[in-house]
Amino acid sequence: MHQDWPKWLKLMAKKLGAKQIASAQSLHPLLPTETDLSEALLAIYRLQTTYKLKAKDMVAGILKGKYYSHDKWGVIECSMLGLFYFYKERYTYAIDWLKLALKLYKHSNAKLIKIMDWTFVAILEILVEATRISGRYKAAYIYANRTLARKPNDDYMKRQVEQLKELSQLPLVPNVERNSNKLYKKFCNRPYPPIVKGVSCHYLRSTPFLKLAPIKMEVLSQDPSITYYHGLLSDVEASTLKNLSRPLLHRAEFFDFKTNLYAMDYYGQRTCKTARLDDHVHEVTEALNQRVSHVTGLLLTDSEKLQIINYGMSGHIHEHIDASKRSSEGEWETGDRTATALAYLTDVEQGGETVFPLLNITVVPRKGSVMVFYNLQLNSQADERTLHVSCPIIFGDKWIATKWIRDKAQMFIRPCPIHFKPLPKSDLLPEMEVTNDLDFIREEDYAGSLMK
Ligand SMILES: O=C(O)CCC(=O)C(=O)O
Ligand SMILES: [Fe+2]
Repeated sequence: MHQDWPKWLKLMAKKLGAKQIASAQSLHPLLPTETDLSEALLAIYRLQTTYKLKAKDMVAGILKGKYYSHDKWGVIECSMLGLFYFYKERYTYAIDWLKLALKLYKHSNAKLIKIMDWTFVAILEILVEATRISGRYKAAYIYANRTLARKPNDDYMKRQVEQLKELSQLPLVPNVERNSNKLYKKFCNRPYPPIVKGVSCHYLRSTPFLKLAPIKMEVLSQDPSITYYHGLLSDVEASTLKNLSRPLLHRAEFFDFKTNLYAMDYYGQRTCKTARLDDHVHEVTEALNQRVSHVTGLLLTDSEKLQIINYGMSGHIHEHIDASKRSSEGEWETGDRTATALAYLTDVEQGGETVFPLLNITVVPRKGSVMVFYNLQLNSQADERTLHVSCPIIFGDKWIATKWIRDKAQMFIRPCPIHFKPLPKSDLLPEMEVTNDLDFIREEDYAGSLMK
């Protein structure tokens, strides 16, 4: 030992785990960022509040009645969501998540939870606040007592228990919670509307090309015109469009009029990725243009570049119209967006429908089908009845390709009759700010040379 001691000392002074720590640190840049975390929480929030999902189902991997196997969520996920909902002032959801966290506590890895600072009593404390603020005084009194039993010297909790003892004698009247006025939350979760009167299905054979290759069409609405054309793209063509766009995809942006800059859409109005494809980048983009022109009879001169959108889980677009009001001020020289041709490049396992709330129409994405709707009245004014949303994806992903067809080129194809009666100015949605998608588009995305 006399001789060994210095060696023991040297060994004891050695920093254990230094190599492992350095290697773990090198992975740090690849780890999710704060933005990733808050966006993931918002995505869960959007799904849960839109589809009224129960916390206990989500933990078990059940989304809207369907079981999807996944790593089960535990105390940390439930507490995190509880706290998130608490800050969002959605107390009913917060209480559900926090109660679930307590329930899962005894089945979980106690050491890990302690390292993450989610002690049982910390969860109880938030539950006291959530139940009290939301007017559930009896429950708050019970949780406050349970907290005090674990922290007998906590003066704040002692005062809470005293106050809540009295308040809990009052009848239960939970406070009214803040609710979202987003239309998609109301319309994405309803059962599919019954087939509306006037809807018809037939083969379209209106041009020599279509006589040889008739297209199956479903008229979803006569006025405003919304038609679903089936089998317009093959599976291979749909995959080609996806592959062409992959290297160009970027987070949806919007034009911030306050700063006059394009900014990331952290406001969560469009949670998806987008890219633009040139008309002549591939024979498939050319073929799609040609087929859209055949079925609509419209001229695609000066139409916008094809926009590809990819939505992941919970990805959505909130309510908007595609037309711009700016065209009437003469700003868009190629005219406004007469029509939208929206090609679905994938089926979606659950969610992701295109819904027209004011028309009671729900369109289920069908790979290879193209939905065409007219955004403008014959006098080129926006038709606000075409307000639409893309519902949050519950499971799977969704890809679409959108062609916006501009108005000036349709001058002789879609003329305005002399005695045309425009729709009365809409007061359908007085409380809602109707946004339009032109705000989200970069100028260089326009094909029209007149724009420059
Ligand atoms: O994805 C959808 O169903 C709708 C997309 C849309 O409305 C748009 O890009 O303007
Ligand atoms: Fe749209």
